[in-house]
Amino acid sequence: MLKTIQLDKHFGSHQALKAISIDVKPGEIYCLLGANGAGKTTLINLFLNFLQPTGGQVLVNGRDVQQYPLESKRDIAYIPELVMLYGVLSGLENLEYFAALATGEKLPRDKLLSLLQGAGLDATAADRRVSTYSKGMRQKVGIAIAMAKNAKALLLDEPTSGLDPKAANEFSQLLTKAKDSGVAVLTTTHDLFHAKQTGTRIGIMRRGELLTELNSADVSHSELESLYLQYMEA
Ligand SMILES: Nc1ncnc2c1ncn2[C@@H]1O[C@H](COP(=O)(O)OP(=O)(O)OP(=O)(O)O)[C@@H](O)[C@H]1O
Repeated sequence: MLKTIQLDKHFGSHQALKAISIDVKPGEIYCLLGANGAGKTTLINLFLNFLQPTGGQVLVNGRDVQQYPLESKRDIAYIPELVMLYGVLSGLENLEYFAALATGEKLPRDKLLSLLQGAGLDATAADRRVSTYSKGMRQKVGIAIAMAKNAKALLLDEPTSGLDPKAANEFSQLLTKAKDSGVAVLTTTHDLFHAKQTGTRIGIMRRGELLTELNSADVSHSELESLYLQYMEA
């Protein structure tokens, strides 16, 4: 569903990605780990068609994102570290607006409420202005927008950064729910615990290279931590 083939990205003389090949299937959560500057955000931005590859290919649902930008955009939802919403509107109004923008459909209030509830926001919170929301609540609206869009794939850049442990755990549960409904999830993170807990597969990157891929069920938290540190030190 989210696939790259021998993907290279140069910024001038700097090679940010070196021959990256990954394949995130429906019903998988793929967590990308790596130090600052490893190339994680660059990879996400290539899927979003915000950047063009220097070499290789980026495919969403089997289609090259450069050749099929609209189809690719329709298939994916993106949740950045801080979900951008209109502060003067309520969570429900934001969802109504962004869902209509994505689908061309105006959803009724009960459907909007049920999407927000599914993302963990109750009706009282849904009717409050977003300017009063915490970061975790904004992300829940982001998930509700993705669900309204019926996205086949979800891309996330450091979604749990700055969330308290309870909010991070709630967010992980939402990702698991999305995965269980067949969505392909690709997320970057610096949080090894989150990667092990939530990810089905983990990729470790360093300086533009994908050094290894692991099934998270095959490693313990402490094994993942020592493996990660070994790769960073090598
Ligand atoms: N638009 C750009 N122009 C020039 N260099 C860039 C650009 N975007 C990223 N880079 C460089 O490419 C490399 C990879 O950056 P990227 O943001 O993808 O890393 P990252 O793994 O997401 O890091 P972090 O964990 O800090 O978010 C870095 O060396 C960065 O400075």
